[in-house]
Amino acid sequence: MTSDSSSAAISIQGLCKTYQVKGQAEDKRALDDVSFDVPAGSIFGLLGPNGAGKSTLINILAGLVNKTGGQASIWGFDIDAHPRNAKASIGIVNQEITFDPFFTPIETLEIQAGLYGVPKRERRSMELLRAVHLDDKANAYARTLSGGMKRRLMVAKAMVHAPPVLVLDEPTAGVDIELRQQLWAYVRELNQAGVTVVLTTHYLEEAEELCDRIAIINHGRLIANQPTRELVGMAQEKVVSVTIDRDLTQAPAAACFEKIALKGTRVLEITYRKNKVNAGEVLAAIADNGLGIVDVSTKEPDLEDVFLHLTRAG
Ligand SMILES: Nc1ncnc2c1ncn2[C@@H]1O[C@H](COP(=O)(O)OP(=O)(O)OP(=O)(O)O)[C@@H](O)[C@H]1O
Repeated sequence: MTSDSSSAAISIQGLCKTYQVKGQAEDKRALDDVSFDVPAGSIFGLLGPNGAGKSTLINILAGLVNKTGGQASIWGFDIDAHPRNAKASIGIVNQEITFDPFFTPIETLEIQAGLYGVPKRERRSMELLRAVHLDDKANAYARTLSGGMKRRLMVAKAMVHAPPVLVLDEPTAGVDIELRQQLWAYVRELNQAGVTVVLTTHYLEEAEELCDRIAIINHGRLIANQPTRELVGMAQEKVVSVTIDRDLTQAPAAACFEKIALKGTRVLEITYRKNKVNAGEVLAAIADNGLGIVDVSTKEPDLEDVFLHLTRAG
């Protein structure tokens, strides 16, 4: 890392991207003033629904898409001022599988290392193939590899220049569970060896299990950026729906409610933290307001609910 940089492996400030769409009067705003840092040494999750702007962000870092505003630096190198150093500091595994099917895995890695100017004596092609359990396929045509093997080869390909930062864009989409576990074990190994990992995934349990920190993007805007345990902590929030015996125009208040909303005139939707109060105390607080309880239903959220809640609100 350069001496003037902080401990951020990636630093993004006010990043914007608008695409001009042919035949449409309005530009498409894919990223809208996005700022966050990826701490060096972390496994960082970038989540968001389809079309949220994740690929756009990653493609800007990769130098494949030009941003329309803001700044980004990788390992302390500004992508505009030091594009070559920035590029050398990052390895990216894209969603699409991209390599020549007529080359063997070992040739694929050697060619990639050549493209990055890695001297022959510093190349680690066989070591990389061993790491992704493809050493026995070193000399097979890439087209004969299974889908999972191709993905693993993509990871090895992204690592040929030993970048300090590795970005995995939906690497396990369509990959079976066993293989996913293998891939994650390798990601953990790389991380333990000091590589900062950024991954986008639709599998929330996966993000929860692997990532130290999670950022959520929705409609091009950053709507969460927290340590994973804090985000999961939000799932400590439980929601209870209480139907009461009379019409209200305003929801009552009580200290034990995190949030309360009046749905229609007779249903109160109360959010409370299950580590602070229990449902009995919540119901007692309603009764204390002089209200009779007709019906009660509860719902236990998980990270998926937190995600849906945040992305729907956005
Ligand atoms: N080249 C382009 N021209 C016009 N609009 C684009 C272009 N690329 C992406 N977009 C739009 O920008 C928005 C963000 O797209 P992006 O691919 O970054 O989302 P994403 O979060 O990566 O989604 P996914 O998970 O489906 O890959 C979408 O509305 C998309 O339609």
